[in-house]
Amino acid sequence: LPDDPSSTYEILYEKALEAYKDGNWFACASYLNRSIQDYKFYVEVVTRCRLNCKKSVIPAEAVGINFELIYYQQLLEISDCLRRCKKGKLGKRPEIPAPLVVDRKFEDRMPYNYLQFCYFKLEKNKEAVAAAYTYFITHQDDQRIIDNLKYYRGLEGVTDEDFKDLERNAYQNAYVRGLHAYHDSDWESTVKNMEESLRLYFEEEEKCCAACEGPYSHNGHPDFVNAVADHFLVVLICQYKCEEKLSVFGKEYLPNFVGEHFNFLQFAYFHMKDLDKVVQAVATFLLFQPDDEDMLRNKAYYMKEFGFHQGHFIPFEEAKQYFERRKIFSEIIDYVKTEYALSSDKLVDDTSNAWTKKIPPLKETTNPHSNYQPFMEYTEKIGVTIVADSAELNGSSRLAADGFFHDDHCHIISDLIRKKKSDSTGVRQITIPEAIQVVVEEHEYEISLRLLLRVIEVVRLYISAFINSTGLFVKQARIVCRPGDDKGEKKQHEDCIPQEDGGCIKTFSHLSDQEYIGVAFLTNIIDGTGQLYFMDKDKQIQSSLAPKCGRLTIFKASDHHGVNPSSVNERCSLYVHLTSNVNDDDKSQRQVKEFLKKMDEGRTKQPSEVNNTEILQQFYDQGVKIIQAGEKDLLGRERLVADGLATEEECSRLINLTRKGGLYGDGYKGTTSPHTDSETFLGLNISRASKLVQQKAVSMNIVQLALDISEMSRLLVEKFLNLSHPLYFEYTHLVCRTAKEANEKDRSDDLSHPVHADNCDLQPDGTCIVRETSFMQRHYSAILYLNEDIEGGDFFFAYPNKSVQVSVQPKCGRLVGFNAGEFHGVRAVLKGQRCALAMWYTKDPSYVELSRITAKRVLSQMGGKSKTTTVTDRNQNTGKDDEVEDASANVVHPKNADDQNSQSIPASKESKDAGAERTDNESEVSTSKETSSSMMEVKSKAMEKEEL
Ligand SMILES: O=C(O)CCC(=O)C(=O)O
Ligand SMILES: [Fe+2]
Repeated sequence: LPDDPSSTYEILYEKALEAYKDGNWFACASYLNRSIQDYKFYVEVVTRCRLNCKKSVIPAEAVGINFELIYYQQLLEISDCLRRCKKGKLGKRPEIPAPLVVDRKFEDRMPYNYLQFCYFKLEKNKEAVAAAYTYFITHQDDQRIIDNLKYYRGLEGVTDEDFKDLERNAYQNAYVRGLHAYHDSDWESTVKNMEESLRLYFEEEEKCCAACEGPYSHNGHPDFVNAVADHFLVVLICQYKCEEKLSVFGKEYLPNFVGEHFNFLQFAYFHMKDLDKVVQAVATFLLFQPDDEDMLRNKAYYMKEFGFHQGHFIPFEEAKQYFERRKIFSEIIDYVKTEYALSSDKLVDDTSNAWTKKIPPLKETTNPHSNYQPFMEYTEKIGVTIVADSAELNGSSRLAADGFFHDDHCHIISDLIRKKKSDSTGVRQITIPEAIQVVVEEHEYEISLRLLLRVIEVVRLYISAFINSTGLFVKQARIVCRPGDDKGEKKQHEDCIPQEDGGCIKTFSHLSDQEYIGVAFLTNIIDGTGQLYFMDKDKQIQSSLAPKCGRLTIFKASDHHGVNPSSVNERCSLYVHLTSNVNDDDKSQRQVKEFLKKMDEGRTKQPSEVNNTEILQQFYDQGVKIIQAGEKDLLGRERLVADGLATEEECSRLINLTRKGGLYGDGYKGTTSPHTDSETFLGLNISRASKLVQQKAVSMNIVQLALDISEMSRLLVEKFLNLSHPLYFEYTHLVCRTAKEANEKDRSDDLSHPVHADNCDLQPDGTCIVRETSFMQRHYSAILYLNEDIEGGDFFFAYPNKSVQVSVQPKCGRLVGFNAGEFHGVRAVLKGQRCALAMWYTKDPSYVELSRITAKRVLSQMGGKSKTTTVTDRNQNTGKDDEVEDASANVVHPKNADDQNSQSIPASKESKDAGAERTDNESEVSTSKETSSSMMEVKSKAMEKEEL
């Protein structure tokens, strides 16, 4: 099997050598042959992938030209040049770059904090003031430095001029001078300084981009192309952020900084009667803000009054190039956000609920390896892959592995900490008892707590197995979120090394090496920041790992480690401290288990307490009809058929959704015809549906409809069957089975879905056994049909010997519900496409369908409704808005890094206003009010001029 992880060539080879040692010649030969075969297969597949991927991207007519070789030849030359240049200029300096933490301290102006004090001690007051002021610019809420500045102001000989920002860039000075000149109506100086500012800015931006082309630490052993692409991406994201970084004056962010120059310039050129440049400046401004109404009006005015026409409005070349380069950046980043990052999980089907597989318990054993193997097999099954071992991480008992859980899990677990405020250092954290409290207050977080408990348990068992222990204990576990760089973590880093447990330490105290730490990342950080790193005794960085949701890193509690700040988004991880000492067990796991058990018990009703008449009446009032039910009609107690759960319009919208977003395959193994060769199978699950909404490939209303209708169906099954325990969704799947055209086969015995039960494996003797692979957590099933214009395709309940008991014909709005243990099947679909919404429900909340929670989150984030549907709410979701908005609305914009409360740049009114009142609208095309008003001023002044 190509993807069978237990028979790869290296494992087969190992087995062959074992057989060889044991003198088992037959096995030896057989393993060696299989191993050789698999090796050939593997090499063939990988090389083909490499070739085909290139060919699929590079157009055939360009292949012969070999741009690639030319590019890499140039790259080799640049590389050679770079090495020699550095060597020549830096001489004997060690090649190893300084740890990121140090670089960040410089970027954050930390040295000036010390410098001011040293100057003060040296009684060099003027220098002390400048250093203090420079530090203050990036630490404006640091009370200590504010006090110092006040104190300095009172010192003899200190004047206003001494309060200068030593790190302010030349272009910033020019810009500020330009603003002053503009205010004084000194047009010549405005032009001179604004042009100067632009020229220096472009230089500075080029340098900033070059600074981004630094080293990158890869995880694992990527392919050449993947390695180049990943490194490129990190550089690109860094370069894209240059504009944002350079648009910050002190702590203040100036939106559309580059474009704004041309606003002032067009006005100054106008006054200097340089009309050719006026139109160029207008064209350039509109490049950055094409919808700016005031500038468009200015343009119309210039056209009307001075006879310019469209062709005259040519932007300045350098600004145009800059703009176009950034446009490409943004397109690539957009692609990465919507496609590239998703492409890896497009390949894996995230529907198989692999994660809910039973965790093998650890056995008390004297053979330390006996737990390791089954546990590693389990983790392999749920998709865990090791990315770096102890040797690669330069330590002992270290490991990093990916795939313990997925994005859904990360979001849902992180929900527990969502409302937690940060402490004085900007860090947010939550312990297990606090997490329980969150659920006590808001029951909706129960699933999050269940997941958290499960993740901690998997981490505990995995680490125990990894270090060959029969079971470590949890000494402490917590979720820790560190703020992104722009959210003020900076001040914490003065002299200490941030730790994964939320603290920040100056020295490493000696910790027992019988204790272990597991860090399970809950955030993806793709720009190369926020790593967890290991250090040797001399604080040299040995290795580092990028945060990635589902990645677990294991190390000894005594290992020196640190956390790099993330550059933008908050960085969350689950920190689990394990010990071999039972007395150190924090008992929180038991506490959570008991708490959850009580919650569950609280929901189960006595049969006498169940009274569903009112809800059922509401269903009937809404036109839902029970057609057949129970032993009498359907030959089984827990069986029902109801009509009227969806209107024709709703059915066709759901069919559209499936056709538009479905993937060929059953959603489990990806085979296009899983049950019969004569049909294809198209499936769409909620997880994919919500991703499609995010990508604006389908509208959110239609996904909301799928959620609402399935929720109604669930409620009806639970209420009609008088269940004493609530049902939860386990899996929701839109499916269409299509008869292949021009099918020659005789299908009289064929079935679209063979007779089966949904939670056990039906045996030839009519018994049904529960295996690890059967979905035993599925307690009830329901299928809502969406159309009847097909031939064949009847659903039927069956006897254990597989013969038909009762048939049900599909029809839009018809629901079949039953206990998942009932035997059933589907007759062959002979003509047409048979679509349905299949649902499985569970009584066990640990198996809740996580992607439903994610989907609801996605929809509410995008402005959808947040409330759950009730029976009487139906028919509110109409198809009017199914059309998706223009996909181009999805462009990525840079994040603005300003601070609402920041102080203004001294003596620059425009900048202050523009910065302080900026709204959160990140769209490039919107103009802030302030800009508009200054533009109004420009326009009215232009008119005045004309009147004169
Ligand atoms: O589509 C149907 O009618 C039944 C499908 C089914 O039984 C299943 O997918 O397990
Ligand atoms: Fe089934």
